[in-house]
Amino acid sequence: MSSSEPLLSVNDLHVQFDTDGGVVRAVDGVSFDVDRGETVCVVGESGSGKTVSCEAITKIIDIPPGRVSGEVLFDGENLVEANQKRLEKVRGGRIGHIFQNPQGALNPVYTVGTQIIEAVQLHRDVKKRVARERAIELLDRVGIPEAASRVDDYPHEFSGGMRQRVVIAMALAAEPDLLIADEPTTALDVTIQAQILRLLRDLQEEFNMGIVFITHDLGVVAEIADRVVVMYAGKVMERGDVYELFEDPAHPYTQALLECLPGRGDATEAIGGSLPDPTDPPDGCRFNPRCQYAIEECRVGDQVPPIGVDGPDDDHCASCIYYRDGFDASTVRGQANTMADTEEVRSDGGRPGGDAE
Ligand SMILES: Nc1ncnc2c1ncn2[C@@H]1O[C@H](COP(=O)(O)OP(=O)(O)OP(=O)(O)O)[C@@H](O)[C@H]1O
Ligand code: NI
Repeated sequence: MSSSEPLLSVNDLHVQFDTDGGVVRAVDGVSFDVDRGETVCVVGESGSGKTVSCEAITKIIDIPPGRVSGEVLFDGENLVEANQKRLEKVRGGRIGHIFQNPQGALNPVYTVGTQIIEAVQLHRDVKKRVARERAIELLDRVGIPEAASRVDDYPHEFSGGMRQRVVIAMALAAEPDLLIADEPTTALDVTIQAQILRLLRDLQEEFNMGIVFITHDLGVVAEIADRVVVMYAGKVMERGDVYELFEDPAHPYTQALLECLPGRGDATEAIGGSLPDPTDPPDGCRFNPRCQYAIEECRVGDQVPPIGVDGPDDDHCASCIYYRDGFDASTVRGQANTMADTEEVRSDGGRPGGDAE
């Protein structure tokens, strides 16, 4: 594999669930890449398909009722086609996962040491004594004080923040090339959250890991992302470098999301309306019923595929018809300036994300 290939390349990924209420199209043609040493943040409102997209990478999805199609190239191997045995080897091996709730990741009846040792031995043929040394090293590395004695403690003997560090140590036990972190700091208080983010960044540098980081906190995105994928109703609305995306959000949905930034308000409230029914999404752009710029062309056919914002070769892409030839992108792009003005007003005491009537 040439090193210029991305570490992970997700192409036209689909995940559907057969339910009594119909077919839920949780992930509906999602594409994005992750390079080594890079952090890609996946953002979007609750229910937009962030978790399912990332679970589909190593297929930790119940099949049935789920169905996965498309392509997930990990170091050149299509994991969508991989068998169960192969996937089990990849999970917790070259691809580590950290979930929102650290409780679920740790077994309460075993010491954290036992669990990390097991994770180490699963992927490395080493004696228990060596694996135990490695477990202590890892606990120390993630910032657990007195790791040599804490290794024999049970999960409940750790605070929430310390437990999440243990989970990170476990995810790192096999020195993964890719770490998938699904809202790993949401349950933690702000100070601990900042420490964990710093820790992940340090570890990333040390191991040259690619990280997929799911969050709906744009403050976190600004802090850790190199690139951002904005999801809405199972589709990618916008993708790009974090700086460009914050400075010059191209899709009206991203613009609306960013308007919630200063107060970190609930996007669903601030934007008005709600996510479409996942069993019966609207035609055209999934966001059109809530979009102030929506025209007739936005309400028909399928979501337009990502279009380079500043020309066909631009990595900054938006799935918005206004970026098509023959449409006037300035109609939607003017919004960025208006937003800067709004934010100035807000910092003078306005109510960010307040109820719009
Ligand atoms: N096992 C399942 N069966 C049916 N529908 C499911 C299943 N798992 C997820 N879904 C649906 O898929 C859609 C996407 O869910 P997902 O958990 O990926 O959203 P999310 O963006 O991660 O949201 P949150 O921010 O709340 O974590 C939702 O409509 C959800 O109800
Ligand atoms: Ni989620």
